[in-house]
Amino acid sequence: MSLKIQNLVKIYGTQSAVNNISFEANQGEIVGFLGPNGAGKSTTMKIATCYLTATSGKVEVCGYDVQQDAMEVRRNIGYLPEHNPLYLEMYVKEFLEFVGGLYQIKGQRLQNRIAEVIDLVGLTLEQKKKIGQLSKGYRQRVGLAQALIHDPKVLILDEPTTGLDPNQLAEIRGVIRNIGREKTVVFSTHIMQEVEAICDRVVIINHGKIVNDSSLSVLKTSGKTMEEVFRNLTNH
Ligand SMILES: Nc1ncnc2c1ncn2[C@@H]1O[C@H](COP(=O)(O)OP(=O)(O)OP(=O)(O)O)[C@@H](O)[C@H]1O
Repeated sequence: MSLKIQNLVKIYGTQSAVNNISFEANQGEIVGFLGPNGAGKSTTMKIATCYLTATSGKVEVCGYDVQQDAMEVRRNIGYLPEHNPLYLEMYVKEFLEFVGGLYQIKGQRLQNRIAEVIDLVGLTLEQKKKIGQLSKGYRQRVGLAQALIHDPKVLILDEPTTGLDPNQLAEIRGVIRNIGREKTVVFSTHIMQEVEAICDRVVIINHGKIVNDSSLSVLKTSGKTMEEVFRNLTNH
């Protein structure tokens, strides 16, 4: 099991954000993690990537516990946060060298890996620019590249396609689909077409609780559109 979440609870002060959720994701699987605004998606993703600690419950990444083996978890997981924080003054390659260095990747190995991820995410034409000069779609690609630089087994993407034009959207979806062939990908989105286009499984969370965990093919047999399924499960 690449990602295993068991009875996860997160309470911020008096605000309950995640209320006893459990789900798993396996290698070669693309899991859409859906829910209305404020449902608890980003909170769950931040706990799985060691950016936040849980109030209770357990999260394992490739068998490593996020609380006890945070270093191993970080080696095995790549994360594109919702607002994709980047150093705008840095050049694309300079930034990827910096991130690779944080993972102790050095020398020729680092240069080779940077070339690979630039190719993988479709940054070849823009690779010589400063990040601040890039359009939103290309900044998202830099975010994806930094999440992939250490070749993690599990990839967590928080709304990776928000605000992209239809061309960029299609391309980034293609990149995610390719990555999902060999890695475990969990990504959040509010775009229901995207779920139908790339997910194998759909986990829906509402008010911090899981209200659906099933394969896309099973959901489709209901004869309802993804949008109808989503609204029926979360509109209360
Ligand atoms: N740092 C924080 N302090 C207090 N409450 C928080 C904090 N971060 C999130 N919350 C609250 O926790 C709940 C879950 O938020 P979260 O960001 O996980 O939702 P989300 O499903 O990712 O939403 P969106 O789709 O809008 O990104 C919300 O009610 C939010 O206001």
